[in-house]
Amino acid sequence: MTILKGYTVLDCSIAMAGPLAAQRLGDLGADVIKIEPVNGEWQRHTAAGDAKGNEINVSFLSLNRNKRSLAIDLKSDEGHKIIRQLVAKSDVFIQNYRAGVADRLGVDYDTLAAINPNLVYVSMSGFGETGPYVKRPGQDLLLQAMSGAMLSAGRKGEAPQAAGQYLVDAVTAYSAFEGALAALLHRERTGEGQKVEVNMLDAITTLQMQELSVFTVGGVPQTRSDEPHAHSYIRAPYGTFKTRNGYIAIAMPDFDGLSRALDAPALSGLDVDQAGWTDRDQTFAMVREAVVKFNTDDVLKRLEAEGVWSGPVYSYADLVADPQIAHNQTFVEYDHPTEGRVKTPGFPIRFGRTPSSIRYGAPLTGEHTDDILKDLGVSEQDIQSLADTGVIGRREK
Ligand SMILES: CC(C)(COP(=O)(O)OP(=O)(O)OC[C@H]1O[C@@H](n2cnc3c(N)ncnc32)[C@H](O)[C@@H]1OP(=O)(O)O)[C@@H](O)C(=O)NCCC(=O)NCCSC(=O)C(=O)O
Repeated sequence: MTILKGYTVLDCSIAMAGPLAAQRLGDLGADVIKIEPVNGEWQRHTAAGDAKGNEINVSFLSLNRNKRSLAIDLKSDEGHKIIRQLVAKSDVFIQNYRAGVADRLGVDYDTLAAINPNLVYVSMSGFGETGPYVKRPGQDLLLQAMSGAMLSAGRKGEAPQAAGQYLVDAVTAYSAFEGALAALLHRERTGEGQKVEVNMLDAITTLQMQELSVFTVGGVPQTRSDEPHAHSYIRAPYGTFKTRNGYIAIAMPDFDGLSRALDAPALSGLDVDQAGWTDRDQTFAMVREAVVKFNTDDVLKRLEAEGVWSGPVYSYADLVADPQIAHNQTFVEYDHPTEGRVKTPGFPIRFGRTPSSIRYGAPLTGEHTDDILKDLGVSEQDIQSLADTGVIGRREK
């Protein structure tokens, strides 16, 4: 038994933030119906890293498992009628359209709540549904840049750089997932549905809870150092260091442990505040000079033996091969009808009684249009005529 078995989610979202939130609900067992334009959702046509699959690109594949696809033109009257029927029997609706689009398509909260007042309606935007930036596109890189996150990493004098992941999309997805679940819990208790709003700017801002509070409470501005990832609010030598054959990460300023592990007497007895804050660039230089004399494996063993918080800097290949990842079963593998054997990151929460499940992989455009319409009582003949007039897309059998 999965937690959300029996719940229906209508996922009208595009790209990453919305689809990932809906996928999480699907992983918990909900029947997620992906409502996409007749020619397929945006992400089907644009893939991270140009990662092409056979019929489904890897980006789409990784964000849309456990969903059924209904390809439908929401701008048509017939299409809209079908959506209204689906809304009447659904629990959650998710959209992350650009401002104004939900109104244009007639799937705004007021319209859908009039059909189903118990609906949990999750609306995701870039900056908020109102306010000065309402018309701007909500895009990960732009939000990483604007949120101050970029200036918390990298060296003084270097151009700001984004994280190597769609961090803002991901944290916005998790906020939407949390919001949907909390609203469902409220609905279980009271019977009330409601609108749940999430935006990318607030999601990435609140992700930086500690870092921003250093500024807003402590009054300490962001200051970049000569070392990468040397946040002004974390004591040296928190960062990455070159070894003879690679890189390692060191987290805490345990100078006696570092001194013993690195055969570096100069580090012994240093004051954590003086060396960690005041003399931070000098401290980094000392640790850098010491670490580079060792091979990665050797220095990590030495640091571990001294209890210094340290670890390897992995590539994705290293990560995927890691024994703890294998032990945790972090990735899921399954056979996909068109893509073959698929391995992607799974669902990260383990429930003692109600495990998540991967029931099927990402659908082809319109793969389940017929099934979903038949469930609504639409006849074969009407389905054919909707297809002939371009209102729906179906998978060619
Ligand atoms: C990502 C966006 C910038 C993309 O903007 P757009 O290209 O304008 O896409 P939109 O989805 O908003 O809408 C495009 C048009 O498709 C139409 N549309 C959409 N679905 C349908 C269906 N089923 N039928 C008919 N028409 C449809 C819709 O009415 C719009 O047309 P018209 O009515 O004629 O206008 C924006 O959606 C956005 O800011 N979203 C909120 C923030 C967010 O979640 N961003 C995702 C980040 S992920 C990411 O990719 C990243 O960060 O990188």
